[in-house]
Amino acid sequence: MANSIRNWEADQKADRQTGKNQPKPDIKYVSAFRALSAFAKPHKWSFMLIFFCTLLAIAAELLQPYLVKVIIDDHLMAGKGEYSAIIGIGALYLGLAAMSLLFTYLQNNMLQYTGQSIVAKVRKQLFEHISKLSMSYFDRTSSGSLITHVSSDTESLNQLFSQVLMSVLRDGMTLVIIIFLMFQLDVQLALYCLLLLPIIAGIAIGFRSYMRRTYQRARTQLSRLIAFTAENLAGMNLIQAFHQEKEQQREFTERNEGYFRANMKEVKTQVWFRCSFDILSNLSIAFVTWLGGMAVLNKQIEFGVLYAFITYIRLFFQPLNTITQQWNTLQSATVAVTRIWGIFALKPEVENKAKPRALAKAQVRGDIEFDHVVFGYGEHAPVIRDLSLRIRAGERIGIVGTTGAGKSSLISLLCRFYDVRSGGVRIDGMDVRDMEQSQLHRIVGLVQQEPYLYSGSVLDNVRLFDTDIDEDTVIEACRLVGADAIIQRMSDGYNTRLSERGSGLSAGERQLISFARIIVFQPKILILDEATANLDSYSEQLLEQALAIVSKGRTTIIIAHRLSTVMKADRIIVMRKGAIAEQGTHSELVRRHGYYEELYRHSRGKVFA
Ligand SMILES: Nc1ncnc2c1ncn2[C@@H]1O[C@H](COP(=O)(O)OP(=O)(O)OP(=O)(O)O)[C@@H](O)[C@H]1O
Repeated sequence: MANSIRNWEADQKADRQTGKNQPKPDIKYVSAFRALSAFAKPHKWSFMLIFFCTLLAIAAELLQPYLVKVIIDDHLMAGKGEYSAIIGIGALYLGLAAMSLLFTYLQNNMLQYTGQSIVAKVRKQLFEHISKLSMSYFDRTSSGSLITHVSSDTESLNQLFSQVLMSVLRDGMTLVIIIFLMFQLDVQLALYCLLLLPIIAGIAIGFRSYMRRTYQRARTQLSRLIAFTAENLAGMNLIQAFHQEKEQQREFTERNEGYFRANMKEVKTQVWFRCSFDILSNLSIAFVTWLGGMAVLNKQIEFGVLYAFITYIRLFFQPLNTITQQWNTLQSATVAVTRIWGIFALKPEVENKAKPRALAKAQVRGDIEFDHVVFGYGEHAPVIRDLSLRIRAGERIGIVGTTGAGKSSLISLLCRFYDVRSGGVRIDGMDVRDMEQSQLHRIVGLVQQEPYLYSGSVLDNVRLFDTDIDEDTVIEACRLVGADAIIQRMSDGYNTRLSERGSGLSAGERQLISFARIIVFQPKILILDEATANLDSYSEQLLEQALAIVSKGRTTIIIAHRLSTVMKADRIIVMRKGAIAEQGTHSELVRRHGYYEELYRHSRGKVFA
C-alpha cells in the first residue's frame, strides 16, 4: 500500500509541474469569443437582415436634417414660393420618419430574438455540461457561484447582444454616416469638428480604466452577496436551530452595504463621465455656431448648411456617449463569456472511455470486487488505504465503522463518483472505469441519508420525471415500502406537489419516497447509506420488510451506524481508518471480542439502554 500511495504522490507532483490534470477555469478571451461565435453562426442570415434594417433606419433618420436644409436653402432663403415643393418635401420627411421607425422596430425585434435564442442555447448547454461534471468539481465549487454562472453570467451574455451589439451596429453606423454627411455639407467645418475626436477619445480612455475597476468591484460584491444568500437559504433550518440569525443578518448587512458602496461608486463614475460628455457636446455646439455663424455672415456657407451642421453635431454626441457607455457592459460580458467558457472547457475528471464496454443490465449478476483500492479527495491524504473486498452476487453486506472511517467514500467509488488513485473496482469482473456511467448508474441504486426531492408531484418524484414509468408501477412501489397510505392522505394523492426539497414532509416520509424510487428503477446492486437513520422504529420495520422483498436476488450493501440495522446481514464489514478491520457475521464478530464487539457494546449502551 505504501508503494501505491507513494506512486500516487509522485504522479501528483509531476502533474503539478507539467500542469496536467490541473483545473484551468480561465481560457483566453479570444477563444471564448470564438466559441461564442460558433453559437451565433447558425443565425448569420438573421444578422445580415439586422444589418440592413439598421442601415435603412439610420439613413432614414439622418436624411431628415438634410431635407430641412434643402427647404431652408433652396426654397425659403431662395425666396421661391413653391408650396407644392415644400409640401412634397414635408411628406418625404414624414415618410423617412415612418421608415426609420419601422426599420428600428424590425432591427430591435430581430436582434432581441436572435440574441435571446443564442443565450437560451448557451444556458441549456451550460446546465447540461455542469450536470456532467464530476463530484470533485462540486466539492470545490459553491452552489452560489454556479447559480451566478447559469443566471447572471448568461444574462450578461444577453446584454452583449441586446446592448453592445445593438449599439455598435446602430451607433457605429450613425457616426460614420454623420461624418460622411458633414463632409458632404462643408469640408472645412467638418474638419474642424473632427478636431474634437482626439479630445473625446482622451476623455473616454481616461475614464475607461477607472470605470472598469469600479464596475468589476461592484460585480464581485454582487457575486459575494448572491453566493451568501443562496447558501444561507439552503441552510436556513440550521441557522434557526442554532440561533445564528443575528450573525447571518450582520454578515448579510456587511455584504449588502459593500455592494451598495461599490454600486454607488460605479454610478458616480458614470455620472461624471456623462457630465463631461454633455459639457463637451455643448461646447462643440457653441464652437460650430460661432464658426458657422461667421461663415454664414461672410457668405461662405448657406444658413441651411449651418442648421444641418448644428443638428448633426448634436446627434454626433448621442451615439458616441452610448457607445462609450457600452464599455462596462462589454467588460462584464467579456468576464461572463470567459467564465462560461471556462466551465465549458472543464472536462469531467471522471469520464467515459472512448469505447466503453457494454454490460446489459439484465445480464448483471452483481458480483463486486474492490481490489487493492487507494483513494483520497483531491490532493489530501488517502481515506481508503489499500482496501480489498469481494462481495458475491446476491449477498447482503453491512458496513459499519466510526465516523470518517471511509464507508461512504467506498460507496462513492462503486458508483464512480470519483476514480480510484490505484487499484480497481469491478462489477462482474468489469472495471467500473470501462463502463458507461449512465449504464453503471442504472445498475447501482443508491439511497442516502438525506434523500433529494424535487419540486414537482409525488408521482414525478418517485419516477424521476420518467414518463415511461406508469402510475401503477409507482403506486405498487409505494405500497411495497409503506408510503402509499401516507401519500393517499395528502391533498392530491400522487399528484400532490412537493415543495423544494420536499420540505412539507418529514425526514422519514421523504426517505420512504426515495425507497419507492429505488424499487421503481430496479437496480441490480442496492446501496443504503445510512438510509434508515432518520426513520422511527415502525417505519424502519416497514422498510426492513420492503427491503427483504426488494433485495431478493440483488446484491445489497447497507451502511449504518445503528448496528441493529445490519445485524442480520450475511456479512458485516468493519471499517477503520480507510481499511477493513474485521469481517464476518454478527455472532462471529461478537465472539471475536475485537473492534466490532467494542462498537456493539457502545451501541448497546447508547441505542438499546
Ligand atoms: N468531498 C470530500 N472532500 C474532502 N474530504 C472528504 C469528502 N468527503 C469525505 N471526506 C473525508 O474523507 C474521510 C472519509 O469520509 P466518509 O464520508 O467516507 O466517512 P464515513 O465512514 O462514511 O463517515 P460517516 O459515518 O460520518 O458518514 C473523512 O475524513 C472525510 O472528512
